[in-house]
Amino acid sequence: MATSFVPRAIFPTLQNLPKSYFIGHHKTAIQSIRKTISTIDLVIECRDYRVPLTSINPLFEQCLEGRPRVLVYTKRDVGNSASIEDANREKLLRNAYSPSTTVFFSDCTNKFHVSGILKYLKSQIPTASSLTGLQVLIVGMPNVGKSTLLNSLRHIGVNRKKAARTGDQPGVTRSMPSYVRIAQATGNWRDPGGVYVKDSPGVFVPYIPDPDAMLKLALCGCVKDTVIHPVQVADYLLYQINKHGKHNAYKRFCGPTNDIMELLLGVSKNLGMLKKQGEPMFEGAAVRWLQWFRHGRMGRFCLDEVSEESIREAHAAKPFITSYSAAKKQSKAIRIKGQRNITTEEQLP
Ligand SMILES: Nc1nc2c(ncn2[C@@H]2O[C@H](COP(=O)(O)OP(=O)(O)OP(=O)(O)O)[C@@H](O)[C@H]2O)c(=O)[nH]1
Repeated sequence: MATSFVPRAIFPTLQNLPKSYFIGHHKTAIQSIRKTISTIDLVIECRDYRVPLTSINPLFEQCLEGRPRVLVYTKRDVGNSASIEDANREKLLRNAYSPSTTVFFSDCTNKFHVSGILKYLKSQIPTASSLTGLQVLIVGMPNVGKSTLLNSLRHIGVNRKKAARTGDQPGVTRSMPSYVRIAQATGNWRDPGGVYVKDSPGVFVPYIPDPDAMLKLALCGCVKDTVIHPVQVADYLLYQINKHGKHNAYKRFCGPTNDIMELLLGVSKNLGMLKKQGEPMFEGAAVRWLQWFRHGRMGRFCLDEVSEESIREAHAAKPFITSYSAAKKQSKAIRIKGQRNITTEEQLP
């Protein structure tokens, strides 16, 4: 008799997982953003649609404070399956910021979606602080689609080709380029200069103590594929797919399973990824399986659980940490303090 498949209820904690991907150019980028911010009229912050809460970077919360902001949840096309759940989640996220922040859920390669953002930017021209036009800065975590958005805005706004390099791995933009015009001035006295946008390198969170959050970001491509072993990330993807009941997405490789090796064996056989001795190439198969997910071919779903409570928690003031070493020092201090408290309690009569 066939038994029904039971997905894993929890994902095992991986002890060897890195707790950061905050590298040199991220630190330089945040310093440059801090220097530039006083000249900026509006900030576009990009977050990945599939991790709307995990891709919040407290560094931006701190250094953009008070600036008018547009939030763009990118890659909607690979995270939204047009379900009621999706609509409710978008409503919750929109309400969490409105009316002070304008929120868009976009596919940055879609003309219709990007036109809406462009229209909004043009409507903000009268708020520009200089006669040269509205100056906009795009920020966000690595690989969320900042440069893609800039190119699309430019293409639709002034019909010019790509101004920024894009790629499917994080870290393609390494320095702050100059402004790019995305809308011409109309000549109206209220609009003497048009709209200019500046891209910025993606900046990672300095310290992520939660392994689940690190895996989610790796899965969405915010972390370079060489930082965490692809089989570990692939296993996390399998856990998420099963959790969302989307195991039909991999039915051509194997039946419903919680065993990543069984799945990767199916993928490598299907693609003919075999070594000379006929051994499967597990690592290569894992990379391909991750790429399919990132292109929306392994089910479209959101990895974060979004509720009023989780939104509140994600925005709760956390200790501000600017570097990985500072984070390590702080967690050590908390650990020692905790141990002292236990000892004191034990000494009580
Ligand atoms: N499906 C889909 N793919 C997107 C979207 N936006 C960007 N991409 C893809 O995501 C990848 C990363 O895009 P980039 O624009 O290079 O990302 P970035 O944020 O500038 O990356 P960094 O250089 O790390 O700062 C590219 O392969 C894009 O084609 C989107 O809305 N939908």
